[in-house]
Formats: sequence, C-alpha cells, structure tokens
Amino acid sequence: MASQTVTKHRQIGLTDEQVLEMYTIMLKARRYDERALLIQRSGKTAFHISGIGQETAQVAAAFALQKQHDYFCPYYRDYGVVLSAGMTLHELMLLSFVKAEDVNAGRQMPAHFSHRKHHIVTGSSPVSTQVLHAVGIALSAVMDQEDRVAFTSFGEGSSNQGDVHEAFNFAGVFKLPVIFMCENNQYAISIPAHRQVAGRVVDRAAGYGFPGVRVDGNDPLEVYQAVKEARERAVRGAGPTLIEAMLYRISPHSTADDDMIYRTKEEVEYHKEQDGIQKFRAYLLECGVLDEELDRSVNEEVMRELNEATKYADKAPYPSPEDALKHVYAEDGGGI
Ligand SMILES: Cc1ncc(C[n+]2csc(CCOP(=O)(O)OP(=O)(O)O)c2C)c(N)n1
Repeated sequence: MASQTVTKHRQIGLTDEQVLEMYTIMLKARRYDERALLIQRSGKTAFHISGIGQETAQVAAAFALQKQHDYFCPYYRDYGVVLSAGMTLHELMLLSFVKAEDVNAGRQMPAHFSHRKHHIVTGSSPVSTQVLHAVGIALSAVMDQEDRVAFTSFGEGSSNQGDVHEAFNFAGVFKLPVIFMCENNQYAISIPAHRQVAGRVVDRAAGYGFPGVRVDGNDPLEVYQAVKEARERAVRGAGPTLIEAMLYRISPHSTADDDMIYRTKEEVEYHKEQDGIQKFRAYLLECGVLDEELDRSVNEEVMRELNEATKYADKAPYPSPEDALKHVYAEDGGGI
C-alpha cells in the first residue's frame, strides 16, 4: 500500500493525470528556456530572460486556477504559468523570434507574454505594473458578479515598488478576488534579497489586512494547495491572499548579465541540487505515476515539440515594416 507521503497529490485533490501533466509542462518550460538561451547566444534572437529554477511553483500555481476563466497577469520569468494557462511552445518560440505570426504580431519583447484566448494579460517592461492590472481585473469580476479571480506574480525586488503596495491596499480594502504570488528567487539582478527587504515579503500582507502564506517554491504540491485555498477564499468574497514562494534564480538575470560578478559558482551549484523538477520526478516515480519508460517518452515528446517549434519560428517571416501601424488604431479591425 502506498504511504501517506506518496499519495499527497490525491489527498489535495490532484489526479495522477494532472500531476503527470504538471511534470510535462515543467519539462517544457525548462527545455524551452535552455533552447531560447542557445538561440540567443547564436545571434538569432535579441534577448532571453530565464525562469530556470522557478518552474515548479509557476506550474503548480497555474494548475490551481481555472484555465480560460481566471485571469493571468504573469511576470517575465513565468514560462511555467503561461504554458499551463494554455500557451504552446510554438507560440513561445514565435515570441522569442519576434515573428509576424506571434500573437502580438512580433511587437513585443521576448517574455512579454500575452494571449487573449487564455486570459493572459500583456505585460509591460516596468516591473510590477501587472500587479495593479490584476487588481483592476479582480474589481471588474466583482462588478460583473462573476466568480473569476485574477492571479499575478512578481519578484521580491519588485515587491518594493509603490505599485505593489497600492495594489495590496486597494485589494485589501475592497476584499478583491486576487492572488498575489511573489516568486522570491533571492536576487533582483545583482542585489540579494536581504539588501532589498528588511523583513519578510509575506509579512507585508498583514499590514494590508489579508493573509500571507510562505511556501517552498520547489514543492509543487505545497504551492498548489496554497493557491487553491487562496482561490477558494477569493471566490467566496473573503479577499486577496499573498503567497511568497521561496525559490532560487539558477540562471543569470538575463542574457545581458554576468552573475559571477555578484555570486559564486558554488552557491549556484548548491541550489541546482534543490531543483524542484527533479524532486517532483522522484516523487512521481515513488508513487508509481511515472516509470523510467514513461519518463523517457514524455521527455522525447517534449523535445519533438520543441524542435518543431524552433524550426518553424526560425523560418517564419518577420513582420513587414509597412505593417508597423497595423493594430494601433481600431479602424484596422480592432486589436490582435
Ligand atoms: C520600474 C522598473 N525599475 C527597474 C527595472 C529594471 N529591472 C528589470 S528586472 C529588475 C529586477 C527585478 O527583480 P525581482 O523583482 O526580484 O525579480 P527577478 O528579476 O529577480 O525575478 C529590474 C531592477 C524595470 N524593468 N522597471
């Protein structure tokens, strides 16, 4: 008989199929990320910003939400969130290569996700703007008397922006159905967390009158449970929740960063050992949801999809200069 530990996902309401899908999406996010980095280094794309080390929390959070119903206001490392919400590797690659067929018609920077069908709200480069957008969306859900929630994520550095505090305050006062998830990956570019925040990010929630929960971001089941409870609170009108997922940013800040200037190789290696995807894989093997053969075929399928997406996006045409003003004015046919 399976032990209590190995059936944890069933105890919190996840089926074997769901956890296998979560694992598959974590792999997609990781492999996409590694590939996007290589493509940038080969000179084919301008920029990449990595979410390596954050996928477990991202996928788990999105799985606790309702696809094409709830709204997602992710931040630039959230490959796991947007893939779980319904974006494909094909779409992510078109965004990386900024090709005409991209959902934004090649007008956005890589990692500035957007997808109307999947309720992924376009982000902007100034950090934390998405947090206010989520609060506005949550307010509209209350006004429309709909049971949808808005989910938003941001880094611990960004949690010091005024936008975040305004968002927390408004959401707390009006008890809005919004879930704030801080992905605390220990650095804001070169600045370590202890030089950014004197206390704990999670404790800030109390000052705004709603609960804060700190979770191990490398444990997807813990993250899933916290977000699920936050969603239940939100839809019953009890207001927002702040979740602080403790993680580590394995990659440099972006392809424009040299992280060895401000941290050591040993520190990064230590955190690689804590990889949430590997831990989840071990859990799935232990409880029999996965075996070596299935794992191999899942990995092969992810690589096949990724290779196809890469090849396609590489060859796809760029937007033409004549189309630069397309989608700017409503007369054009109204939005993308
Ligand atoms: C308002 C604003 N200030 C500064 C920047 C430059 N910038 C981009 S990412 C970043 C670090 C953000 O760190 P954190 O919120 O911890 O997220 P992480 O990148 O570590 O995931 C900064 C300072 C920006 N984009 N917007």
